[in-house]
Amino acid sequence: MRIFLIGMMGSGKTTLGRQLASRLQYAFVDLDAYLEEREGRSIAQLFEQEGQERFRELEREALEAVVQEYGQAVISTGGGAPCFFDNIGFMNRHGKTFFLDVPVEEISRRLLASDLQVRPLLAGKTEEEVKAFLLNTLSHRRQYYERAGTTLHGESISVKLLQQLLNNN
Ligand SMILES: Nc1ncnc2c1ncn2[C@@H]1O[C@H](COP(=O)(O)OP(=O)(O)O)[C@@H](O)[C@H]1O
Ligand SMILES: O=C(O)C1=C[C@@H](OP(=O)(O)O)[C@@H](O)[C@H](O)C1
Ligand SMILES: [Mg+2]
Repeated sequence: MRIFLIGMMGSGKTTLGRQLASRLQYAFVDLDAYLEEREGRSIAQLFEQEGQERFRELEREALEAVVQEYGQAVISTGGGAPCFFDNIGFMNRHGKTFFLDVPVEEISRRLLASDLQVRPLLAGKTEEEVKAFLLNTLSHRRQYYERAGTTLHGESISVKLLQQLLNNN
């Protein structure tokens, strides 16, 4: 089985995905890390050198490659991945999807405490700009995220809850 975690930057996809994979003894794939390895460049470099439009094409290709390569895995996607090329439909067809719906206030706190440079969409923004960007982006992306098979709400989504929901679905 493939399990896809989707949601905004900072919702904890990478962190929770790694924990869930370890519990289930599944392979763990972080789509950003997979793409970086495939292209031999960082996410920041790909944005800078290729632009966002090309980045989204490379991201889609990486998603298809992951599905080809792994029949059983926890796959943490990048925040924008479900919102381009019907990637959410593709993920729903190839596995179970979970939307980590963490409030924007919590996501902002986490991201502002982290290195903004590794997330090119946030790089160089002030605190107020980061908050406004996240609110604005989520209002557009929610329609895609809500197509996930299961949505988890909360400030702190535990791996235990994720595992329980997985067993019930
Ligand atoms: N449950 C949590 N509680 C507090 N901080 C968290 C939690 N999950 C992740 N973080 C922190 O938030 C930031 C983003 O987490 P990450 O897993 O990279 O999210 P995503 O992959 O969704 O962007 C990291 O600095 C991480 O340490
Ligand atoms: O929301 C986005 O568009 C992005 C999210 C990032 O992944 P995380 O959600 O893991 O931070 C990464 O793919 C890139 O910086 C773009
Ligand atoms: Mg991530």
